[in-house]
Amino acid sequence: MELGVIGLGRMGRIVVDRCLDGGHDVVAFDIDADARADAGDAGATAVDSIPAVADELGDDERVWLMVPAGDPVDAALDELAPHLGSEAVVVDGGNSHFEDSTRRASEREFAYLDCGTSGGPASAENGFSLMVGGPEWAYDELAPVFDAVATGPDGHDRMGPAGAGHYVKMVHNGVEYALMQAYGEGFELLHDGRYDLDLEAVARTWNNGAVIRSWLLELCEEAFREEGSDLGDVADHVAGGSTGTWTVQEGLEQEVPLPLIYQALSERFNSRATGDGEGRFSRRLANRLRYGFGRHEVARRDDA
Ligand SMILES: NC(=O)C1=CN([C@@H]2O[C@H](COP(=O)(O)OP(=O)(O)OC[C@H]3O[C@@H](n4cnc5c(N)ncnc54)[C@H](O)[C@@H]3O)[C@@H](O)[C@H]2O)C=CC1
Ligand SMILES: O=C(CO)[C@H](O)[C@H](O)COP(=O)(O)O
Repeated sequence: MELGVIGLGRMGRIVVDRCLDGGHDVVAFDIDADARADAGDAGATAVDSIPAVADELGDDERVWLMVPAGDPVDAALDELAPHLGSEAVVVDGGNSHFEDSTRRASEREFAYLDCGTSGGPASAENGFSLMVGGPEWAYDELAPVFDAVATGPDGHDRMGPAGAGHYVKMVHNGVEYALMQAYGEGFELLHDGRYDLDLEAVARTWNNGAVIRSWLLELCEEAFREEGSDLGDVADHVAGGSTGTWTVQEGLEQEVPLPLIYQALSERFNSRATGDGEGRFSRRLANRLRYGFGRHEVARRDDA
């Protein structure tokens, strides 16, 4: 299959590489010229505008957007739409709000798939988990691409109609916040508690057979190995928050109590309001974990 990929940052570039590895042809564009050149070196056909992506594709117009959520998605769609036929399929693999996705799907002539993408840049080698919403025929049509970008056929599924993919990803992120908070609190007690513990050894032991083993816990182990048991100069400043905010808003709307997710989100907000960089260990671990899975910048004490 031939796929256009728009947005060649941390995530989009992995879409490109995994599609090329899977035997697909890729037409690639980013507003950043270096990113375009790198994708060209990797084997994609790099073009210098969004219309050129559509023009370069054959009759089967399949495009994957991996740009920041919000206005950049609408801007890319506005540029792309006049160059696509009604049989085209566009995938938005970013963290868009599900209501933006349902709006976009209804505004466009072509098929629109909202695709929640989990795994982050650290999943380049093994592939992502993909949660897709939109028309079934379009999902089936893109299945070979999803097979390549995900861990394989079991790493993607259609969650339901337009919006369902990004809805499921929003809730996934809420769970992610709460899990990070739970690990953070446990390690904070171990760090501040009665024994002088090697937290990398604790995490490694837990990751081998314990009830609470997980990938996030493997990332805790990695963080302690790379930063030390006291997390070195990692600051108590936790960035991000949009998807967790949406999850809490949706919980209020649906009258589903989400105290853990709300508390985890509040910890992030507090870390920014009060953080002097020296504060709570749980927040410092959450800050470092965001680098582990998402390659998000780590706030260090000097710049907290
Ligand atoms: N980093 C992560 O762990 C994850 C990120 N996501 C989502 O994936 C999307 C992309 O994230 P990242 O790759 O991490 O961001 P990034 O900042 O690394 O890359 C975004 C790329 O889009 C390009 N871009 C921006 N506007 C553009 C436009 N109009 N046309 C073409 N290119 C444009 C930028 O130049 C940049 O190269 C976001 O929605 C993000 O929330 C989803 C899952 C995990
Ligand atoms: O979707 C993701 C992981 O699943 C991204 O890494 C996202 O940025 C995480 O959310 P936040 O930036 O609010 O921590």
